[in-house]
Amino acid sequence: MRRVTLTQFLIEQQRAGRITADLRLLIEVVARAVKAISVNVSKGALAGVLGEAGTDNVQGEAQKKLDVIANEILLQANEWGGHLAAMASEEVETVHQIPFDYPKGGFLLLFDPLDGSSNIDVNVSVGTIFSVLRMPPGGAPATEESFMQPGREQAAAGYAIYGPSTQLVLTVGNGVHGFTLDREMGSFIYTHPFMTIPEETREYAINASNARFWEPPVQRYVEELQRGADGPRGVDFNMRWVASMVSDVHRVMTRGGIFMYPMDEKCRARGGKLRLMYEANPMAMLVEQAGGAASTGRERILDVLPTELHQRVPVILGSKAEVERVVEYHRAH
Ligand SMILES: O=P(O)(O)OC[C@H]1O[C@](O)(COP(=O)(O)O)[C@@H](O)[C@@H]1O
Ligand SMILES: [Mg+2]
Ligand SMILES: [Mg+2]
Repeated sequence: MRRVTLTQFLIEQQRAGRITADLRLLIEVVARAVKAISVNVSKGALAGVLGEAGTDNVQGEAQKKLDVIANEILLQANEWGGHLAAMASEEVETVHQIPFDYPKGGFLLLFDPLDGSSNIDVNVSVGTIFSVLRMPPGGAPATEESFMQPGREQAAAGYAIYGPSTQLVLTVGNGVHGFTLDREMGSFIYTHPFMTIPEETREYAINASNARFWEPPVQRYVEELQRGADGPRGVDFNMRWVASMVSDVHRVMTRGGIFMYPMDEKCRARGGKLRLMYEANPMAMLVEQAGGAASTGRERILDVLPTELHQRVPVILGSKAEVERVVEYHRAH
């Protein structure tokens, strides 16, 4: 069987006119950084990378050593490529400028370097999420304002999952494509063409310990799922919660389901739990490209106009019919 590498896949996308050479190189560099993060994650305690870094990030969250390592790998890998105007990261307070002596380019890269940090020390899958925007013309040098674009403007989005195998899942606006890292060869191999989210699902993912803080539409929806065959849905549902967004979304991407981190009384003051620009937006683009839907409960995630880099939003995404039902419950409330 002919093995197609990520490089070949991207060259074909470029030939088909879907991406520019610059965007191809940008994605290649992100993929190279992901390989380096994968090596660090997989060494675990052998490399002394587990545990706390002893610092807090801009959002007041304790940083794990791997949060810091993954962030450094992504920043350093992408600084010198010449395709970026600036970067933004969960772990960096403001815009990360490209050093003055490096060439600049027309894209903005945003990332959650290590998603699901609470799972690192217990050896459960974590991931990296990234989003690519275009630098507004004439706006150089990049400021926070340059990043304030709705998610529908993303040129590309993807995530890497560091699980039993490392996978890269990518969209450039022409479906969702998955690649598996061949560790011996050091290449990503095209293993999952045109990933699609099944419309029907019997699986949901939500942190149920927040149930008493949820808004009534979410309480209603989850209660109906829990009543299963005896309730209005007439079928039993199953629940899964890894607590790594990447892993939970990857499951939805692979076999369907609905993932929710909705608005609740605990996170209301912050606007939600998950970050719009480097968690919700890239995942929403991927989910829509895979035939699913992604909403805050009140509006399409990709239409939210950001006002700050580390803005948070409620997230409800996955199988279309289920997301539409939750949105309908919000509307009806
Ligand atoms: O601890 P909780 O409430 O279950 O939250 C889990 C959620 O928080 C996150 O871990 C936040 O991401 P980070 O680890 O990048 O901060 C998501 O991946 C996950 O869906
Ligand atoms: Mg995260
Ligand atoms: Mg993170």
